[in-house]
Amino acid sequence: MRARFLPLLARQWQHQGTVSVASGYNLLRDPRYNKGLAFTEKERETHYLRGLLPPTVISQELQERKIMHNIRQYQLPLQRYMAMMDLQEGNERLFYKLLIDNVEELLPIVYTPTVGEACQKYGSIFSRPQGLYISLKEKGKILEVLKNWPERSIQVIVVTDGERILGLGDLGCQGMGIPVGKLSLYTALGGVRPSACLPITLDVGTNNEELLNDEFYIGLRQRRAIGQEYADFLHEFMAAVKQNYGEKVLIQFEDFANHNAFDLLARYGTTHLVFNDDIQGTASVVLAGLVAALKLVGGTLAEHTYLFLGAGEAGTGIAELIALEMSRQTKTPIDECRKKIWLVDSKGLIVSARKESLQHFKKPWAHEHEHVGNLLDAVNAIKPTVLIGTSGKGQTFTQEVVEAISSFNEMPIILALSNPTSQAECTAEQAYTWSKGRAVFATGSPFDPVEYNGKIYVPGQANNAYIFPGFGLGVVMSGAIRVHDDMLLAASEALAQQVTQENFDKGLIYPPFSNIRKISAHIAANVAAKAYELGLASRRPRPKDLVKYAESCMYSPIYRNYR
Ligand SMILES: O=C([O-])CC(=O)C(=O)O
Ligand SMILES: [Mg+2]
Repeated sequence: MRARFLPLLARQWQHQGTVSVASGYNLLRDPRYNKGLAFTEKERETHYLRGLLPPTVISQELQERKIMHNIRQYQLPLQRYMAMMDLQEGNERLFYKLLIDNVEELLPIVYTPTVGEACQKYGSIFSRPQGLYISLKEKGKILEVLKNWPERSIQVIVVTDGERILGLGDLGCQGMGIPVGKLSLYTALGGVRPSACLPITLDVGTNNEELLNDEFYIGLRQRRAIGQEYADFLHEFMAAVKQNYGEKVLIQFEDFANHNAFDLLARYGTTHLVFNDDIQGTASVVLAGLVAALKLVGGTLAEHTYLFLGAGEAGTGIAELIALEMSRQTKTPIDECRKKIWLVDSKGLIVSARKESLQHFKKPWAHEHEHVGNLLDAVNAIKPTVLIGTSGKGQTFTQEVVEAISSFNEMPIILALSNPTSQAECTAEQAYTWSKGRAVFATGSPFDPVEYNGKIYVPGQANNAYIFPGFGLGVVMSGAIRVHDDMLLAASEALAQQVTQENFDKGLIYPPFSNIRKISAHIAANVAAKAYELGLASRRPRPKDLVKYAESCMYSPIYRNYR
C-alpha cells in the first residue's frame, strides 16, 4: 500500500499522527487535493488515476473558463450559489481560483445578498454538510465534537447562533451559510489557508415558527435556549475552543442577536481573541468610508453631524468608532464627541428622557433633546450631514427623508447599510434620484451603477467584507492574542488610504473589490503593526516589511504539482 500514499498527504497525516491511504479514487473525491481533468499524465500514472478520468488533460485556466461559462448559464442566483458550493466541495483550489479571479461577479453569489436566500432555503438545498454543527444535544461534549473536525491547526473560526442572519432575522441552524461564506472570503480576499478556517453554527433552537414547522428544516425543533442555559452552553464552547486550539485562534462572532452580541464580546474580550464582525468589522469599514467621503464633501469628522436609523450592533458600533476617532483627532473627551452623533430606534430619537428604559448599549447615545417620534422628524430636527441606516429594515429612507437631508446639504452622505438587498434602507436609484445626484452614497449589499440625468453614479459597497479578511490576516500573522480598538482604527485607516483619485472621481468612497487582495495585505500590515506597537503580538521577530510579509503569507489557489 505504501506506494499509494500521496506524498503531500502522507506528510500531513504523519504530522497529525494518523495514517490514512489516499488511493487515486479517494484523491479525486478529496476537495483539498482534487484537480479533476488538470491532473497531469505523470500524476495520473503515479497516483493511480488511470482510467478514473477521461483522457483529456486541461489547464486550471481552461477549467476556470468552463465553470464560469456554466455558472453564467444559470438564471437564478441561488442556482449559481449551489454550483459554487458544489465546486467548493469538489475542487477547493478551483473554487478559490474562480472566486479570486472573478471577485466582483462572484461575491454577490457566495456572499451577500445570495447567501441570505441560501440560508432561508438551506434545508431544501442542503446536500453536503459544510462546517461544524454544535447543538444543545452536544452539551457536555463540545470538546469531543471539535475533535471530530479533520483539521488541527485552525486560525480563524466564524461562529453564529443564527438568531439575526443579516436583516433576515432568526434562521436557526440554517444560518450556517453565513460562517461558510465569511470564511470563503477569509481565504479568497484575505489569503488565510482554507484548512485553517472553521465555520461553526451553534444550534440552540430557533423561535422562527415557519422553520419549526418546515419539514426540511435541518436544526433542533425547539425554541431558543436563553438565560443561564444559553450562557452555560456558550461558555462550554468558548472554553473548548481555547483548550483545543489554544489562545491564538481568532473567534469571529457573526449575526448574533443584539441581546447576546454585546455581552459575548464584553465577556470574552479579555480572555479570548474575539472579534464581532457586525459591531467592529462594520464600524471599521464605515469609518473608512466616511474618512474617504470627507475628501469629497469637506470638513473633519468632528465638523459633521451624524444620524443613525437603527441602534443595534452596527449602529452603536459605528457610532462608537466614529466618536473614538473624533476624540483622537480633536483631543476632546469621547463623551463630548458622542454628542455629535444621534440614533433613532423603533421608538424614535434616543434622548435622555428615555435613558432609564434603554438597553445598556444605547445609553451613551441618549442626549438632551425633546421627544422626536420618527426618522423624518429627526432629520429635520437634527439636520445631519451624514445619514446611516443600520436598522435591518428595507425602504425606510423614504423620498421625504432623502429630500429633507438633501435640502440642507450640498452633498449629503447617505449610507444604506442593511442587508441583504431587500432590507436596504433605499436603493441606489432612489438615493441618486431623490437627492438629484448630489448624495455621496454607499450600501451594504451590492447595487449596480445608476444613470441619472445622463451621468453614471457608482455606489460603493460599505460591507465589512472589506475589513474582516485583512483584519484577520493581520491578527493571525502577528500572533496577536487580543483584539484592541486601535487595531480596528488601524484597519480603517489602511482601507481609507486605498481609495485612489480615480475612485474619488467616480464618487466612490471605497476602492473596487477587484483589488481586494492588495487592499487586504495593507490592512493586515497596519493591523499587525498596531498589534506589535501595543505589545499584543506574539510572533517574533517582527517582520520588517509587514506588507511584503502579509503578501507572502497569503494562500494561492494555483494547483500544486504532486510528485
Ligand atoms: O454579511 C454581510 O453582508 C454584512 C454583515 O455582517 C451583516 O449584514 O450582518
Ligand atoms: Mg453579519
